[in-house]
Amino acid sequence: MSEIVISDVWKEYDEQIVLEQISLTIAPRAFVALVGPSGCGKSTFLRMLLGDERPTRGTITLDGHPLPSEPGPDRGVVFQKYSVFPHLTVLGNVLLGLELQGSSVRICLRGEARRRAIDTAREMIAEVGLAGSETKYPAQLSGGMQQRLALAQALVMRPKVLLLDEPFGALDPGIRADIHVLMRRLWHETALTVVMVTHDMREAFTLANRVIAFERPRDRPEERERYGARLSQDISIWPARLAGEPDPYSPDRDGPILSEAFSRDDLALETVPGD
Ligand SMILES: Nc1ncnc2c1ncn2[C@@H]1O[C@H](COP(=O)(O)OP(=O)(O)OP(=O)(O)O)[C@@H](O)[C@H]1O
Repeated sequence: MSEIVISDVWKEYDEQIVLEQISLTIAPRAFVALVGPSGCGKSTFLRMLLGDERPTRGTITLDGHPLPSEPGPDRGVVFQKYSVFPHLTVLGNVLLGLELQGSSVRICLRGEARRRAIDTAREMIAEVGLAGSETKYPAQLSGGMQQRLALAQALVMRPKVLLLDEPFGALDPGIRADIHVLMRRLWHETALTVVMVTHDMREAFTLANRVIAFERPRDRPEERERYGARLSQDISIWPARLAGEPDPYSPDRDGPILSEAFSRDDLALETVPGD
């Protein structure tokens, strides 16, 4: 279970209202894509789900409990950049969370506990397709590999909720398509609720099962400080895309939508007889 309930949440910075009246229930194992114009508060919203920011008004609960005011292991996060530690190897990056979690007194795990943590980290590294790169440093990896590493680092802690802030925005299209395949598999195979901020509508509709848009209803320059963004669209993907169930309408790679959405017979209807 990992239901997130957001009730009448507002976020203000000094005089500026960034978000207002946000009420939303995110079901366990949902994959929500959050879209909207630049500056409308998407990252701020994500940071509130992470516990990095507090709502000015309203409440956010996770499984019926108020969200802790600090980020915790139940919520993993991947940003577009700077999610991994440049001075640690791939294995060191994935191991770090496990070491910190398992050692409230000592800095490092030792003996059997450390061996178990290394095995867990290696499994996670293989899961995201980085087996063989354990001793490399982030600077020796491509952008796509670094984001796979960031996913492994977040997922090794077995979070209930994965928060993604434009995680694939800097990747070129081929690499992005590959990592979409990975992301979809992780969502299907892991008991995760995902909330992803993206500017890419195609990415939103390819990966998510619900697309939510924030927009400022009043956006004249003199109104911007006094009115925040609200939830303006809430679209459930049809036919329903459910975690753990095959999705016949969604290509495994981000191929042309037409080739997946219509069969050859449908397309044949479009051709002129005798052509
Ligand atoms: N810590 C902060 N202090 C003051 N203002 C902030 C802070 N964080 C964000 N803001 C303001 O909140 C507004 C929303 O910012 P946010 O980064 O959440 O938007 P966004 O929708 O994610 O934008 P983008 O799509 O460009 O990344 C902006 O006007 C920003 O300047």
